[in-house]
Amino acid sequence: MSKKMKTVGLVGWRGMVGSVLLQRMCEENDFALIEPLFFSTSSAGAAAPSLAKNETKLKDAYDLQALKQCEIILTCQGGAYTTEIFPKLRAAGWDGYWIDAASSLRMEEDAVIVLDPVNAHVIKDALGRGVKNYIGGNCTVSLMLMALGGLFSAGLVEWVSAMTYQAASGAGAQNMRELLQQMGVLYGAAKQNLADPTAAILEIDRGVLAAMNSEQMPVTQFGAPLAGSLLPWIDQDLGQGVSREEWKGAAETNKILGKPPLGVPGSVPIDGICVRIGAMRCHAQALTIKLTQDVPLADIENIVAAANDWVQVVPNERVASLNQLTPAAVTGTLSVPVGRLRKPVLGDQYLCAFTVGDQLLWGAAEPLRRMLRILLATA
Ligand SMILES: NC(=O)C1=CN([C@@H]2O[C@H](COP(=O)(O)OP(=O)(O)OC[C@H]3O[C@@H](n4cnc5c(N)ncnc54)[C@H](OP(=O)(O)O)[C@@H]3O)[C@@H](O)[C@H]2O)C=CC1
Ligand SMILES: N[C@@H](CC(=O)OP(=O)(O)O)C(=O)O
Repeated sequence: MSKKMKTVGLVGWRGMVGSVLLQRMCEENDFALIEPLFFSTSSAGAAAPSLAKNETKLKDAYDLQALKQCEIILTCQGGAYTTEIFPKLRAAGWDGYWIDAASSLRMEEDAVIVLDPVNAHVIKDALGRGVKNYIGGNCTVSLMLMALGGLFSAGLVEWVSAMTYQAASGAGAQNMRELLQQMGVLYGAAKQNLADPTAAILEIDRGVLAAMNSEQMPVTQFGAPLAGSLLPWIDQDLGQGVSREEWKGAAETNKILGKPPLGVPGSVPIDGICVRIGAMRCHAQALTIKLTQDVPLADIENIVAAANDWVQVVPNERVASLNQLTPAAVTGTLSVPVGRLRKPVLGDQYLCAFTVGDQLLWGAAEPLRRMLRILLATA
């Protein structure tokens, strides 16, 4: 007898992360395995997307009774929604599986941060213990672990310094639009002089800088110019000079790996400066790693490359780096290239690396989609 399909509530499917999720679910034929219920915070009663099966109208994402019909809820709606609805739903007796992109529940004791190519053992153990909350990790952390998971699982990482270059998409769809508008303003300021090959470059530069700092420059989303510049602070100020994005590095990495929290023996210290740059949707990071022992570079490359199906070691050469290790090359793909691998002058027990990844795929949607598949296969 065939198994009844699980009812899966999809919330936040219309947003940027949700759209990437739906695209991936279609590519992997996930809808053939579920009975989807589409929810909305704004348009309950309107037509659901064509992927809907029996229920073709959008359900109200604030309707606890409707949500309680789902055995699994997968939300990309954001932290405010999770904070409001999740406790009410649990208090109302809902016992289903909650899969979430937002950070709100990540550090809760009864929640697991999911990144199964790296922590399948942690997920399996949690399922065995009856854990019901499975939360996607921070994009930068997930991408770092997809890239260097091999070194962590081989016990080769003593500490990591992670200096990030984070794309506009991490701040949201409106921010991607604003970045492009800012680029347009800068181009507009230079356009006339650019058409004249004899125009003085410092004249062009003066015009661009004046536009960048003028009222013409749209900064509502970012609060400052990003195009032609960068923003060395991401997320809230936690005090003592640390941003929340930087705090997540050690907090989430250790939790994902099933290690104790920072400061407790057995944890791995990770820290760095998180910076927003003018890329659209690929995060990059420059890593300095203190190894637990001196391992030859060729062995390191093999360990890194063997960790999962998506990591790719890029030869530490100029042409390969420029062709394969950039947001332009990686955007829209699941591949996570790691390059610039070399031993720095600090000593042979240190390693430099540079990695790039699409922050909407492995950084957000893909770990959630795969967690859904794990639940469908096991729960
Ligand atoms: N952006 C990122 O890189 C990452 C985000 N996350 C998490 O995912 C959450 C969602 O992020 P993101 O997808 O960027 O958020 P979006 O702002 O793109 O979408 C969130 C919701 O806004 C509503 N919405 C209102 N107007 C529109 C519109 N014009 N187009 C589409 N949706 C609209 C939709 O809800 P409705 O259909 O109910 O109206 C949608 O589900 C974040 O809050 C964060 O917690 C996690 C990792 C990375
Ligand atoms: N904060 C990340 C994106 C994000 O949504 O992170 P988190 O899921 O940890 O809130 C960025 O700005 O690039």
